[in-house]
Amino acid sequence: MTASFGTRLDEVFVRSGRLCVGIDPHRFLLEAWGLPDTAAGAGAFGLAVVEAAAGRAGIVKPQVAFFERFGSAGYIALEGVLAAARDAGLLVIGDAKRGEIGTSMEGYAEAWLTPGSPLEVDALTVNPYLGFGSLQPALELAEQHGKGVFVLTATSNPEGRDVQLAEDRAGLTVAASMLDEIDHWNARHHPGATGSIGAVIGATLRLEEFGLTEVPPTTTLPILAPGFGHQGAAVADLGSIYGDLAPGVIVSESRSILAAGPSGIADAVERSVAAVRSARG
Ligand SMILES: O=c1ccn([C@@H]2O[C@H](COP(=O)(O)O)[C@@H](O)[C@H]2O)c(=O)[nH]1
Repeated sequence: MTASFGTRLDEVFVRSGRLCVGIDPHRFLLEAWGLPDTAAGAGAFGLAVVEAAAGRAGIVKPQVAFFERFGSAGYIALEGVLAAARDAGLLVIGDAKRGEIGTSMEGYAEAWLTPGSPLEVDALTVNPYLGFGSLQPALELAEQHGKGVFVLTATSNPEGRDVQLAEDRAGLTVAASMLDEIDHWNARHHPGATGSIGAVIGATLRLEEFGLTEVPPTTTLPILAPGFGHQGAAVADLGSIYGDLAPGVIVSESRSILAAGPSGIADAVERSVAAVRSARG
């Protein structure tokens, strides 16, 4: 039987820690790394990050946007990076933020969450703002194949507040209602265990403001936490930022690690892994 994503995540946490190294081939980083701003450059960058992360960290998160800008050649480069990461035993979170309806959502889910697909990842970020129910095909396929899904809940960008802080008649914020939906799904599918569906909650936010501290999860909920490092949140504050949600937090860092360049990235990954470990005590 296939192990669930939650079980696989628990194992990664124990074996390799909670750091997730972002693979974000920004134009300025490619230049700083001495690589061309092309699909081949993005691919070489991604493979070098995978090599640095392998055996040091447990999780990587390629940002699909930085590959997609090169069209089909960028996707070929991305496929190579995904395959290398999975071969290296890293857990791969595809940051594609997909959101659609009905059979179109099914198409995205098949592309990213089907074993053997060229774009296969271990977990995918998805956008629930077409309604949480629109995610059903992705959630079901993920459960079927031991994959994970991270639902944008409260994002680290300031513009997200307009939507995510809106309240329903009962005074629950949109963000809190997403967290509630995720927790219900996990409680139904993985009672008492780490869920396979997680939330994206930015480390730059005050969770109380979004009402996220008022919905204590009934299972350990995976939290993909961007906003550390370059965006300003400090790993040492992980416990105070996330409170009850801290046990499920995956610390995502991209530019703060990638800025170390090709010769410094392995050390930068090691330093970040150690910082995350000591933040957890
Ligand atoms: O709320 C969100 C959701 C996703 N992201 C993504 O995470 C990385 C962050 O990069 P840094 O260089 O560590 O700031 C990037 O790929 C974002 O698209 C996010 O920042 N916030």
